[in-house]
Amino acid sequence: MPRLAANLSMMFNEHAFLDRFQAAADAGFEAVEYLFPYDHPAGVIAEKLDAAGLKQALFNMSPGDWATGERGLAALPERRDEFRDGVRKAIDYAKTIRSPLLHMMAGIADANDTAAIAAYRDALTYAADATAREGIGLVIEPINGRDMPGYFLNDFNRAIGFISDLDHRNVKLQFDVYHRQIIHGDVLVGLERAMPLIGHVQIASVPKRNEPGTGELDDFAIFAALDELGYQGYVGCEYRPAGETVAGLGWTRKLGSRHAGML
Ligand SMILES: O=C(O)[C@@H](O)C(=O)CO
Ligand SMILES: [Mg+2]
Repeated sequence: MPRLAANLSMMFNEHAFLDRFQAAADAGFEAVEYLFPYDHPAGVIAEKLDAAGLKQALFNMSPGDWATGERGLAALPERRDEFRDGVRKAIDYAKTIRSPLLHMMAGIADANDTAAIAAYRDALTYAADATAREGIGLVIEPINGRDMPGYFLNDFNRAIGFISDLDHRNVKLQFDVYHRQIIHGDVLVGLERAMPLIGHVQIASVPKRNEPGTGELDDFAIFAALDELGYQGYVGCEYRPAGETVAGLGWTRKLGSRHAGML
């Protein structure tokens, strides 16, 4: 059965960010992920994780100025120094909160622009080497252009191409089922083919990005496929609850005994 990580950027928004850790543990989660921890000292987050008995699954490197629409710096040649500062800061946080994975966001840039492609490759190499030195894995995630217009890494095949070309054992794919379905469909075949390269999985219903089991896909067939394919990592529950978070957790009971303790 899959190991679930609550995504605290989307779930448990009934609580202030630092209170979401205990809320997730109380609801039966063993791990958490979220977009960014940088509004809080790493030590404070580590205390929240420890107090709640939670593991950290993953978080993202700095995206630049999120409030003004920036979505990562890796493909922006003129932001190379800032990108590298962000890598070092993310690694410092990851060491303190014991995150095994970091997600490198690409940024808003023309996917066919040669300068953006060169910057992205350079950033990937830099981040792969820096994280590998610390024993932290690096993942990249294709994101659909409806939710994030203009995002550089908007195609799973391109992401796999970048990973294969780099041939660095520390770089893997973040396979978000929601984005996969919107960009390409063919989720089960996509999972099977990419499995050797997959470092992290996330799930939500399509198209509303709510609880699994409430959209156009058979999300439980996807969970079963992950088991059959031998996926060992966490599945990040990166969905916006349709109502109150805990009230919407009934879907976890369909995953079997491992989640029997969940509300
Ligand atoms: O799918 C997503 O949106 C996230 O996993 C992310 O990291 C960027 O928003
Ligand atoms: Mg995602």
